Amino acid sequence: MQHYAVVRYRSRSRGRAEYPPNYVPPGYPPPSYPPAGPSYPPPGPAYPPPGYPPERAAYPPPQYAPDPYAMPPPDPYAPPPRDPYARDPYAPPPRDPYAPPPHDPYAPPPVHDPYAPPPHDPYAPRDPYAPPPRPPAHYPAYPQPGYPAYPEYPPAHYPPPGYPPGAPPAQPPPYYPPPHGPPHGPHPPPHVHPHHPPPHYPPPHHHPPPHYPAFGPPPMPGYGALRQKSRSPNRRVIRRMTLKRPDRKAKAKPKPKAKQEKKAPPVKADGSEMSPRELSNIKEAEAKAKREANPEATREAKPLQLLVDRASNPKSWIPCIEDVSLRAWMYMSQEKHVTHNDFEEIKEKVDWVEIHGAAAVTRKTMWFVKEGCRCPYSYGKQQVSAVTFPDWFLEMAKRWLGCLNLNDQDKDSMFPNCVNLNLYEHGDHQVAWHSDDEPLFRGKFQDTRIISVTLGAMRKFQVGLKAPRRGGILKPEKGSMATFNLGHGQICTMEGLFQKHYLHQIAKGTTRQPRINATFRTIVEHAASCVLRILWCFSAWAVRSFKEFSERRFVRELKQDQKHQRAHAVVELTLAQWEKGQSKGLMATVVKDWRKYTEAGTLEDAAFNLLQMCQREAPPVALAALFARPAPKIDFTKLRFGIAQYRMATSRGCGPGHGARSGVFDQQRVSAELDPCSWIRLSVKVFDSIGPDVFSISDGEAMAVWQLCVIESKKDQAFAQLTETNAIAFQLQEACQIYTQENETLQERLKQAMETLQRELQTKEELAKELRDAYSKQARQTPLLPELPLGYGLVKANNRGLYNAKAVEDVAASVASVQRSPRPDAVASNRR
Ligand SMILES: O=C(O)CCC(=O)C(=O)O
Ligand SMILES: [Fe+2]
Repeated sequence: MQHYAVVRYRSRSRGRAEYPPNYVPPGYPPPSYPPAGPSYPPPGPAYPPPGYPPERAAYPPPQYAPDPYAMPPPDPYAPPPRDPYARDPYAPPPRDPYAPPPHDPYAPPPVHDPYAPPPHDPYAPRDPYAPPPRPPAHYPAYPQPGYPAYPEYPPAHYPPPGYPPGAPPAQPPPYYPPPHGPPHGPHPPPHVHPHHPPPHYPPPHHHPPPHYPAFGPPPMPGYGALRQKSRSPNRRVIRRMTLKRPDRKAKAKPKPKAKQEKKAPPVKADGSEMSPRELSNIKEAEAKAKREANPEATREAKPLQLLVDRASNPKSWIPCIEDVSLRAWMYMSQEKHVTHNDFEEIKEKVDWVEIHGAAAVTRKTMWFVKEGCRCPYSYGKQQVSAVTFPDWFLEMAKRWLGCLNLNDQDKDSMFPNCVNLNLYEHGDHQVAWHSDDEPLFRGKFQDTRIISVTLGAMRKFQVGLKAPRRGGILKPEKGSMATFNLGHGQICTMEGLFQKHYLHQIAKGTTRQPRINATFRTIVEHAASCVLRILWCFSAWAVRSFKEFSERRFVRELKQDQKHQRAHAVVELTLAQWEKGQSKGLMATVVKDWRKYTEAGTLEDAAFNLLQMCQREAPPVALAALFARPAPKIDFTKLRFGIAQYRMATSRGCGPGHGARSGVFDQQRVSAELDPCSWIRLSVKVFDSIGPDVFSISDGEAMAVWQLCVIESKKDQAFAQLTETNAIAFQLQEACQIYTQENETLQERLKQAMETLQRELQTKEELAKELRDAYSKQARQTPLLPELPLGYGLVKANNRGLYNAKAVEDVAASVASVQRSPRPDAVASNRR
C-alpha cells in the first residue's frame, strides 16, 4: 500500500514539469483574479489613524507571530476598546463588498475541495490543546492592518514550493495553505511511514509548544495526545504505561547460534584413540596450566582481612593452606568454648532434615539464617527452607566465635548471617567432594569467609585443588589432596577464593560415633524468593543514584574535600526526608545506620556499609507483619508494575507522595489488586522516602532494576534446575560406577572359568590322543575298524578365540560310545 503511494507520487511529480506555462490547476482562480471592479484591496479608512504613534503604524510588525498560539503582547498603543455605541472607524464594514461572494464562481465545488482534510486522518488533531478557532466571519479574507493575526494568516510560503511554473494566482485561495499537505498530494507525504511520522510531522502547530500557556507542561511523554476518558485516575496512568511499552513483535528475533563444530578428540602419536582416562589427564593438565597462568590478585593489590588477623590469639591458629597465587587460605585452631553439652543440645533440639544420596541417607542437616532472610539452601536436588537462628543457637555461636571479634562494627567484622549444620551419625555418613560456591555467597567471584566448627567425633576433612570432572565426577587434582583431622572444638576457616579453587569433603570413616559440624557463611546475594532481596535492590539503587548524583553535581567543579562536604549535605537532606516520613521500624534502622556510616568514613564506605546493612539487618518491626504470612514468593512483574505506576504518579513534579495524596495514584486500590504480600506498600514507603527531589532516578532505571530482578529470579530457577539435573547425573554416575565394578568382577570370573576350561581341554586333548593311539593300535590288530574322521578328537577354536567346549564333549561322548558299544563285526567274530 505504502509502496503504491510512493510510486504514484513520483509519477505525479514527474508529470508536473510538463505543465504548460500558463497552467492553472483545477480549483484555482484564473490568472485574471481578482475580478475587475473596484480597486483591491478596497479603500478603507486611513491607516494609521490620525494621532496613532508612528512606531505602531506597521502593526502587526512583520516579524510578529512566529508562534501561532501566543497572544500578542498587550499593546499599550492599541486602539481603545470599541465603544458599542460609537461606530469604530477601523472596524471593517459590516458587509465587505470585496469579500469573495458566498457563491464564488472560482471556488472549487465543495465535493472536490482539494484542501479538505482526508475524512479519516490518523494525524488529525484530537488534541485538547488544539489551536484557537478560525477568525470570526467578519474578518477580511486576507491580513489587514488593525486585525490581529490569526494562525492561518498571512498565508505561509505562497505560492507553495513546487507550484507549477507560470504566474501563480495573485491571491491565494481562501484558507490557504491547506492544513494537510500540498494540493492533490497524498496524505501523509509518501516518504512518511504512516506508523512512524517524522518528528516534524504532523506540522508543529498540532502540538502545544513547550511554553503552552495556562496548562503547564504535563509530566509524561505523550501528554496532550491520546487523552481519553478513563474510569479512574489510575487507569490513565496504566494506559500511558501501555502506550510506552515497546512493540513486542518489533523485537528482533535472536539469531540462531551458528552450530559449533565438534572438536575432534585428540589422538595418540600412532593415530589411535585416547582412553577417557588419558583425555581427563589432558584436560586436567590444561586447567592447571590455565590456573597457573592467571594468578589471583594478592592481598596487597586487593586488601583482604583474614580471620586470623582479627583473632585474639593468632599464634594458636595453624596455617593449613596459604595459597597466595590462588588467594586461598585455610587455618585451624582449637576452641575451648565448644562444649560437649553444646553437642548434646544441638543434636536434641535441631529438627534434622535427612539428605538422601543415591542409595541411602548420607547425613542430616539444618539451615539457619538471620532473622528476616528467607533464602533456601540446596543440597543437590534437595532444597531446604530457611529457619531463623534460634536464640539458644545464636548465643552458642557467639560464644564459639568470640575469639574472632566479630562485632558487626564494619565490613570486616560482620558476623556470619547463615549456618549449615551437618550431623554425621556414624562413619558411613559423609559429604562428597564439593565447594561451597553457591550464588548466595558468590564464592566463584569474590572473597568469602567460611568458618567451620566441629563437635563430637573426629573425622577426616580432605581438601584438594579443583579439577575438571572425571567421568562426570568431581574430584581434586591428582597429587593435590591434603587430609586434616577435625576433632571436637576444632575451628577451621576457608577464606578468600578458597571455594573458587579448592574442593573439600568428609570421607567415609570407620567410627561409630556421631559428629556435628556447623559451617558459618555470609549470604551476600539473597535469593530471588527472599524478602531481603528487595531491600538489597532498593539500597543498591539508592546508593548508586546517590553516588551518581553527588558525582554529577559536584565532581567536575569542586575539589575532593568540598565534594565530600556537599555529598554529606545531600545525605543530611536525605536523612531529613526519611525522618520526616516513615521514621519507624526498618527505615529508622536504615537512617540510623546510614548516619553512623557516613559519619564514620568515606562515601564509598557509606555506600558499601549501607548495602551490607540492608543485607544483614533483621527488619524487626517494619517487616514483622510480612513474616506473619507464609514465605512470600515475590512476583517481580507485578511489583515492577506497581513501582512504575507509583513512579509515574509521583513524577508529576510535585514531590514525593504527591501522587498518592492527590488521588492520582490510588495506593489502597493498587495494594489490594497487585500486592498479595504487602510488598507494594513497603516499596512505596521506600520510594517515598528516597524522593525524586533528592535522587533523580529515571523510570528507565527503575525498570532496569526490576528487569534485572526478573532476570535474576529466572537465573535462580535455571540454577535450581541445573542443580537438580546435576544431582540426577551424579546418581547415574554412581550407578554407572557400581555397574562398572560388577562388570569387572564378572569379567574376572569369566577369565577364571576360561582358564579352568582350557586346562580341562588340555587334559581332554591328551586323553583323546591316548584314545586315538589306542584306537589305531586296535585298528592295526583289527583291520575292519573304520577310519577315524580327519582331526577327530582335536580341540578347535571358535571365531572369538574361545575353545569350543562342546566339540570336546562331542569327541569325548563319541569316544565313550565307541568304547561302550561293541562293533557289529566284533560281535559277529565273537559268535563265530
Ligand atoms: O562437616 C564438615 O566439616 C564439612 C561440611 C561441609 O563442607 C559443608 O557443609 O559444606
Ligand atoms: Fe562444604
